[in-house]
Amino acid sequence: MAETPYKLVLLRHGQSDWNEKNLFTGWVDVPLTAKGREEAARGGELLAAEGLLPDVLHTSVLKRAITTANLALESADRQWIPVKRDWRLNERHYGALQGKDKAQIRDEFGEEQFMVWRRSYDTPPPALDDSSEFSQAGDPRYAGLGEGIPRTECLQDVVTRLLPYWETEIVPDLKAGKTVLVAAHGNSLRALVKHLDGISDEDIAGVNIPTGIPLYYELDEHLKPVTANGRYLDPEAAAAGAAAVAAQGSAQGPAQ
Ligand SMILES: O=C(O)[C@@H](CO)OP(=O)(O)O
Repeated sequence: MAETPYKLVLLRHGQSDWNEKNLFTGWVDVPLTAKGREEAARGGELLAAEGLLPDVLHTSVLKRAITTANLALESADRQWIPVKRDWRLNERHYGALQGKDKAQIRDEFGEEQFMVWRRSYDTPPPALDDSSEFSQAGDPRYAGLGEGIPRTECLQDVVTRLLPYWETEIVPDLKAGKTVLVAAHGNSLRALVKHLDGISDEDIAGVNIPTGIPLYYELDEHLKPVTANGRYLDPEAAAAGAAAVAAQGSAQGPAQ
């Protein structure tokens, strides 16, 4: 077993097409915007400047996380490291909200319902019908899930599917002394941060993860953060980015 602290870097993908358009995205496999690609490359520069060079990469199976990781590793000159991809790192499945405009949903259903669907711990949006153009039923990358493929998820569902992956795939890499990069999504990373920092079901509603800025955790032998909430490698940009995510769908909210 390697010496502690274990080194874990979490990276939310850079701005995607649908972040820019302010649409609920979930499992829809949208690409990065030009800004998102720049954010990703800069994320890698921040890692290199800090001397935090990943030894292994874990990503979701969605291209916005995969491309972000590729661009970040290119700027950190670490393109050669081994990679594991798994659907359990995917964004939360947003059910029938996938493809819908956030501001329109807020106007149609009201602020309270909008926030319940967006940030409550245990209330999923209505399920997405398999016939929808935004459904993933029938997508070959999820063939192994069979009928178990999600049609909607709340954050609790994400915690439930993510933690076994954390325990069996990520923790062994950390314990082997590897610097681990996890490139994933706003809500799958909120699920992981909730677990690491022991954040309550209520308080996690107020946690938002900005795009493209590495969040660095040092973990002790019990896999508890040495510093609560970790450390963003660019704290100012992270605070602004998190505020922009929080404001999405509000009257003043900039798309980000
Ligand atoms: O649409 C989504 O999939 C997520 C992340 O972009 O949105 P939200 O921050 O509203 O959970």
